[in-house]
Amino acid sequence: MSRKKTPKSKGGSAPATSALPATHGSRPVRPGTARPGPDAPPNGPPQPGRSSLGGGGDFYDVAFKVMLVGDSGVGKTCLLVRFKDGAFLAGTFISTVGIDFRIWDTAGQERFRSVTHAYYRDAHGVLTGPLPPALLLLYDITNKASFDSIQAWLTEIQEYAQHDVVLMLLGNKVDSAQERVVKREDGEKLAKEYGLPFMETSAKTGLNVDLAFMAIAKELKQRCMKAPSEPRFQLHDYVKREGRGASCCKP
Ligand SMILES: Nc1nc2c(ncn2[C@@H]2O[C@H](COP(=O)(O)OP(=O)(O)OP(=O)(O)O)[C@@H](O)[C@H]2O)c(=O)[nH]1
Ligand SMILES: [Mg+2]
Repeated sequence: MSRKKTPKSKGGSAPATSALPATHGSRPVRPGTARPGPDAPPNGPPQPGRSSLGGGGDFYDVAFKVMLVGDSGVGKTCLLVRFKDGAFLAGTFISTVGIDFRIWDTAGQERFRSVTHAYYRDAHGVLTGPLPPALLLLYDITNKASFDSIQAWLTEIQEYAQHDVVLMLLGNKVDSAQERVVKREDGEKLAKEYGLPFMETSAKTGLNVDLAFMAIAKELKQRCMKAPSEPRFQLHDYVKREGRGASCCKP
């Protein structure tokens, strides 16, 4: 992962890498930034047992890779930018082309699918060693076709991703209530059918965006660091408990 900003390229799936600060709670550092937050330790010299991401001198106990997948235009890049920068990419839609290495952003358009396949396969090996990667699978609640594609995406994920991948279904653009064509219940039903945690999100308002990344961060962290005596983190329950509805005022 490079932290240098590169010009935004054009493109459908967006991998990102997150890291958990070593000792200060479980809040994930936003992908592509890896800066210490106010309560995170300053980056110092390498410490035993810690890994450096991208050779940039930031040290973490745990780093993991997150890929955002789904049809072109569902908002993968915007979700990532919202999480990383707290901003919304309004205006002209610039589709991701190939891979943007700044944030490991890849394209979801059909013609770039082979690139995405390669990323599934290598998703756990490049940066994070044996940790399973996480996938956020998005559809756009204002675009029925993107919802109908979810089953095909799941088939692809089954084929190419690790069997123990952490997977969550997100219905994005929930701020666009007037244009909604996919009911929340339909998203919930599909998620239940496949045993996936589910939330509706908005990259525009930020609704549930941090929560989605936080939830997978918690799940991944407990998978690799949980002491046998600790209770298991319940991803489904956490998402249900913490997720906010679209009608709520606060993101
Ligand atoms: N209203 C609204 N618009 C959004 C939201 N997220 C993304 N958009 C808009 O949807 C369009 C597509 O967003 P992108 O994030 O580029 O879509 P993508 O999934 O990365 O598309 P590809 O790179 O082609 O795979 C842009 O015009 C965004 O401004 C959202 O939460 N709400
Ligand atoms: Mg994109």
